[in-house]
Amino acid sequence: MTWLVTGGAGYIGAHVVHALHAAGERVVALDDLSTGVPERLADLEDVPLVTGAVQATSLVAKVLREYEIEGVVHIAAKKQPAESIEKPLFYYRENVGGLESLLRAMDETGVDRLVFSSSAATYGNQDTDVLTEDAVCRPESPYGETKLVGEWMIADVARATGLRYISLRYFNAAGAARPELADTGVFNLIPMVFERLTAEKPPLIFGDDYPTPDGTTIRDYVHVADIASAHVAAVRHLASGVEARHVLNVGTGRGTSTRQVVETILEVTGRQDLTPEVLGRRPGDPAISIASAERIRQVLGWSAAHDLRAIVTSAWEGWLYHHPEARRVATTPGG
Ligand SMILES: O=c1ccn([C@@H]2O[C@H](COP(=O)(O)OP(=O)(O)O[C@H]3O[C@H](CO)[C@H](O)[C@H](O)[C@H]3O)[C@@H](O)[C@H]2O)c(=O)[nH]1
Repeated sequence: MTWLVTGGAGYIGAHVVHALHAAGERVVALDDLSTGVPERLADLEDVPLVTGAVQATSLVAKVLREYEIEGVVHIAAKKQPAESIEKPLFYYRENVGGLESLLRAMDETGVDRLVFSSSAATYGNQDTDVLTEDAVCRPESPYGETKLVGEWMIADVARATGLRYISLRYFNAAGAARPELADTGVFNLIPMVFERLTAEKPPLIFGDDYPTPDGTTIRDYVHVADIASAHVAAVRHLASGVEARHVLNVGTGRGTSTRQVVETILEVTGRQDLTPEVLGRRPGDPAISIASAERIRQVLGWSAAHDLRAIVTSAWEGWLYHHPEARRVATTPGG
């Protein structure tokens, strides 16, 4: 089977393309290169990279036909909650409009298998700490809303057409399988702390008065290499021909506090001389967000293999690759 990976030149997309390729799958990547970087796929000579947007329905249909694609892994999307509050229509156009276009192209060409990148942002603030897929979702941002609408759109299409799908709700993706594949955006805790260290400033912690053991927020950090292996498992499951209509969390089932992440970063970079600066809470941040990892274990037999230290070490190697000037601030370059 040949799989199309949309957003294949992005941070998560490129990890998925490499993992599928290493697992022996035939892969075609599609990316509009708005944030994707073609070099991430440069060493994969037998993986064509088509430059184009998922909104271009006829282009996508042509790619599906020409490469005899039998399944799609749809990762192309905008993913910054804060930006989505400023630009809701942009997020609806990119994430909801993009998916609608892709589903139309798939319907036209008879492609009936889909893995969809959803997010823990669909949950929003919940009363429980460990989130199961049956929770009633209350997204806090247009970004989370577009991911939830995407899940609904896919479920509706599946009811009408028999589409087989697995929607994967990623928790906090971080780390890199190889430095070249690292996230180049600075929108999440780990790269934001690296940016502070590079500027010779102490890390910031947004709030230490949450109802948690150390007062800081708790998240479920999952190594992007594990997220990629979850896609390999999802693709194999869909390829086996079984009926599949699943929404699955992709997380470790373990929570780590912001303070613990910051301390691990200071250890890995050898900067334990620095004291994090505590600011007020960032609006909209839930206190605790931890995946229940039960359902994905049962359905796909998948569980995460990497711990927080592996995440932070690999993320730091990626940061140094993209920001060589940061070497001067670390006492243990490379961790
Ligand atoms: O310099 C910083 C940066 C972040 N934080 C805190 O660290 C925690 C994690 O923040 P991130 O921005 O890394 O991640 P979020 O949990 O806020 O959101 C991420 O995970 C969500 C799913 O859980 C969504 O997928 C979302 O798109 C993605 O950015 C938050 O409490 C945040 O306030 C700090 O204390 N200091």
